[in-house]
Amino acid sequence: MSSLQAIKYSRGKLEVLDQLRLPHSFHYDVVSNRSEAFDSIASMRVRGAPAIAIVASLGLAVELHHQGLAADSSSEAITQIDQALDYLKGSRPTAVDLSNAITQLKSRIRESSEGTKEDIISAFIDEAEKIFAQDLTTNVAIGDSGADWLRRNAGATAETPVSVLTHCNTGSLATSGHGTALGIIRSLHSRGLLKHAYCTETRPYNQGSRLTAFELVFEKIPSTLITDSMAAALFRLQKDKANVAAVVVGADRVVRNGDTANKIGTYQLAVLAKAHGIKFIVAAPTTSIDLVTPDGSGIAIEERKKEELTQVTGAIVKEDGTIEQGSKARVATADQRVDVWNPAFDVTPAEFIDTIVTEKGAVEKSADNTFDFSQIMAERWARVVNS
Ligand SMILES: CSC[C@H]1O[C@H](OP(=O)(O)O)[C@H](O)[C@@H]1O
Repeated sequence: MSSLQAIKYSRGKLEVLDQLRLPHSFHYDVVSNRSEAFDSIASMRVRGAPAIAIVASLGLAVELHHQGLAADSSSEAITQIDQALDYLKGSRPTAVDLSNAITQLKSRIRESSEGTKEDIISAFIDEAEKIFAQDLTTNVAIGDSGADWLRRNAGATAETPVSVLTHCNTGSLATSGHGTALGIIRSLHSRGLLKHAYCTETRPYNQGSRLTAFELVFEKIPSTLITDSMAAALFRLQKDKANVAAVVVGADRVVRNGDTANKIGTYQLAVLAKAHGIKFIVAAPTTSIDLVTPDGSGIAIEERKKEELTQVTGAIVKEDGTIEQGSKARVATADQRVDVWNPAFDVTPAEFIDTIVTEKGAVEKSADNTFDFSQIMAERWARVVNS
């Protein structure tokens, strides 16, 4: 089953699919250095917590492959790479995969600190490529664990396939492939356990209508697009027809107690799911888990510019069927004086989450209604929490 590819990489060459043009046209940007990687991420031409970390890591790897470093010593080389990574960290603040990848890359190059400058560059490139390769394996494992959890806890069987709802885009366009929450939907579908997938349009960037719907249709997965405001009606008025068994979402940052930052609109879906007795599942690789931050109150929420809400970037489909890319339809007061609040994420408290599915399995809630990652992340837990 071929999924859409957000990222194409071979040593020395990185191409990143411009997701602002989807689903109307396919254009890959060539990303050759840290500033082009930063701009691709900050502009949201590439987005999705894992994809952000991968593009930042590989963008710097390509720069180092071609340009090397103007350092006169290994320690200076490490300092210059640290500075480049700290610059890339500022591209988007909420998703933790990027800072976890930066920690991993900084640690790896220090293992080569006794070597030459070239040894340090080679170690960096190898580690960046490992981050890219590992992500696909991780997502397939999340898909399998999530499908297993739904079989055990939501009655998903070949005879009684389940309907699920997902929010935003967590598929191949947010990762190196297969996806996280959408990876669970792919795994359900491939096992014959999926009746129907509902996806929300996910205003204001429309990751759902432009990206998730595109991935689902591309792979002929039975699906229906709804607006964000239709979720409650779907759960209540369509109970006999849709009978949604679970809401399955991704994560930008899961903190130590399980509180989860994800696309704006996720929290209200969690409240609605609870009110309707529907399971609420977070799909997140351990690279999206932040053990340093104790609970959701410590998560910085990115706020984006007002035009991303007052204007809709799309394409005009002409009478003859040709498409004119890049139109901006204004959907708010013409004079733009209206105040806009445009947080890109919100935080869902652990109490509203039934399970957090990682590549190491589905983590269940403790008696105190929080999550405990000390078993599946023992090494990092000891280093971060017990230090
Ligand atoms: C596996 S992607 C995780 C997460 O990232 C998305 O945010 P954005 O599109 O702004 O990068 C969304 O919150 C997904 O759930």
